Amino acid sequence: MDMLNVEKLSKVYGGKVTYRALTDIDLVVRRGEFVGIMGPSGSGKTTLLNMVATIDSPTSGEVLLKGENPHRMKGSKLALFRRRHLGFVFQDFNLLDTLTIGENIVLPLTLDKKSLEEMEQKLMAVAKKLGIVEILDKRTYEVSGGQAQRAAIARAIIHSPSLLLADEPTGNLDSKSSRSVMETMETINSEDGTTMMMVTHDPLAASYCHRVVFIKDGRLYNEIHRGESRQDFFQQIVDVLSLMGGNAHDLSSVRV
Ligand SMILES: Nc1ncnc2c1ncn2[C@@H]1O[C@H](COP(=O)(O)OP(=O)(O)OP(=O)(O)O)[C@@H](O)[C@H]1O
Repeated sequence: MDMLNVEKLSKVYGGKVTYRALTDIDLVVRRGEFVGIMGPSGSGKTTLLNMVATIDSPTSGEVLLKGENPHRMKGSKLALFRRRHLGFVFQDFNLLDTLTIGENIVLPLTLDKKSLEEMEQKLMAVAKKLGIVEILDKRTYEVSGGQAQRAAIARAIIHSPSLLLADEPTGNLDSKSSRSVMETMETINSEDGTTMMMVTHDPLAASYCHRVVFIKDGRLYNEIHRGESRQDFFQQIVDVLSLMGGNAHDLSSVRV
C-alpha cells in the first residue's frame, strides 16, 4: 500500500528572478519503504523534501500522504496532521540547548498534552531502542554528535509518525557515528515498519536505503534498488553519482 504519492510536483521560486527548482516529479513511497534522495548540489532534493514535509508549498502538482493532501489543510488541522503523521531529522540535530536530552525527546508529546506517565514510558522505550538511556539528563553540549543525532531521531519517532523525513542526517557526523546512526535508522525501519525518506549526499548513508532516487536539474534522473548486498548497492550508488556529474563535493565524502 502507498504511504506517499507525489504527483507531477513542480516548484518555481518567485522573487525578482524566478527559478524552476522542480519539474513534474512523480514518486510513490510504499508503506515501510526506506527511500533515499540523491543528486548534485542544487538539484532540488531539499525542495522536494520540504514540500513533502509541508514546510514549503508546491507551485503545481500534489503531495498525498495516506491519500490526504496536507497542502489543502490550514491552521490547526495542518499542525495536527504534521504532529500525527510526520517526524523530522535534520543535519544540525535541532535540539534545544536549554532542555535536557530527555526533555527534547518528549517535546512532541508535551505539545500533544500526553500524561506524564505516558511520556515517561514512551521516553524510556525509545531511549532504550536508540541506546541513549544514560544521556537523558545531559544537556545537548555534553553529548557527542552521534548521540545528539540519536536523540533527534528519538524525538522524531516518539509519536510513531507515519513518515520519517531526514535531511542529511549524517552530514555533521564522522564516519563511525554515521554508520551507527544509519544502522539505527535501518533497525527502526525494519522493526517498527516506519516509512522513511532521506536526502543525502553520502553514498554510505544511502546504501542503507531500499531504493535510491536520483534527481538532476529538478527532474527525476534514475532510481536503483538494493539487492542482498549493501556493499554492491554502495558501489552502484557511486557509479550513478559519477555518471550524473555534479560537483566534486558529492563524492568527497565517499567511504566504504
Ligand atoms: N527560497 C528559495 N528561493 C529561490 N531559489 C531557491 C530557494 N530555495 C532553493 N532555491 C534554489 O532551488 C534550487 C534547488 O535547491 P535545493 O536546496 O532544493 O537543492 P538541493 O539539491 O537540496 O541542494 P544541496 O544538495 O546543495 O542542499 C537551487 O538552485 C537553489 O538555489
